[in-house]
Amino acid sequence: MGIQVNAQLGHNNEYVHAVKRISEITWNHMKFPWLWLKPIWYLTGLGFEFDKNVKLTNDFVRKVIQERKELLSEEGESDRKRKAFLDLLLTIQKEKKTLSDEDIREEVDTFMFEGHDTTSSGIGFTILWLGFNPDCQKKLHKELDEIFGFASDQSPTMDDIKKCTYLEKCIKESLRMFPSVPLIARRLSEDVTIDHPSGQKIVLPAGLSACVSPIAAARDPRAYPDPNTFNPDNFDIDAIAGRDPYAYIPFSAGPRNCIGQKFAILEEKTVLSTFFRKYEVESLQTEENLRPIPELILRPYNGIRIKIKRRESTDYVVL
Ligand code: HEM
Repeated sequence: MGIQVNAQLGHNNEYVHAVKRISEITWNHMKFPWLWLKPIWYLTGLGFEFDKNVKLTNDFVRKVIQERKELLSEEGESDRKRKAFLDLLLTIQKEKKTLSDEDIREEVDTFMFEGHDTTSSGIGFTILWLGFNPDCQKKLHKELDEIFGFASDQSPTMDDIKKCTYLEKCIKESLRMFPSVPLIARRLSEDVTIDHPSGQKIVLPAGLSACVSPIAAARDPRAYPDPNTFNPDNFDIDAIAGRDPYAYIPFSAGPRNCIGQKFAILEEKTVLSTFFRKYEVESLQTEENLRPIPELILRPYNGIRIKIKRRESTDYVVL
């Protein structure tokens, strides 16, 4: 968005806390049907807390938009080729007069909500899976050493990121094992007929709310020979070509799929290539006692328990 929230330095805590509570309360609302009754929703206090936090986040984003607008008009028309997303929206508003301030706020909210927890869940789980799989981690270190040199500090360029092909496979495999968005919901606009394994046809009537589970699709043994084992080779070109594309839908599919998927992979590759250049991780828990919690965004029940070690120069892969 072109602004610094500095959430990890403890700034704007109120906004960060409000976003967290909105997600938690929304999840409870989805889970417990009695909360759909307005009197119960408000009597439990959740309704009031939800409204308060929505107002807080809306006011925060409105303020950011206002400040950005003022800055842009002070600076004059920026001739920067690559504008931040918010600046793009403000430019469209100014030139085409099609977007109101509230339209812009809604777009900013969507991107902020969809774009932060999803990637951090993806990054966290990739680190965890590589902790469980030292052989894959070794392969990754080798790739990074070849591209960047041992424990290099240099920022990755787009070219470097493109070369991190094994890292990309690890990220995609981690999203297959634990997709950040555990549930995709749609209301059917027309009757849908599906085949049941018994040979019967099942009609799902229009108006029904249907949930699709990316994790169930991704653990289908018809698509993956050993579906419960972490194996980045599942993303070799040949393996992808021979597979039903709907067996891998962490970014959903169809016209309302994730608009940020390329950006998300780029972001994860940037963070993880920087991290794994210098560090190695060892998992302090076993795969068996890892319990991911399907909230709005999938997260580990008990955090990600790993030991982080600075890599020794003896680990360096000499070219
Ligand atoms: C690993 C990271 C990510 C995952 C797994 C992910 C997954 C998804 C999924 C499953 C949907 C569809 C939700 C639905 O249909 O109900 C979605 C939608 C969306 N995502 Fe992502 N996302 C990620 C990162 C991002 C990022 C970084 C951005 C923005 C920079 C973003 C922006 C969006 C937007 C705007 C939508 C709504 C698209 C629409 O409704 O047309 N996502 N994402």
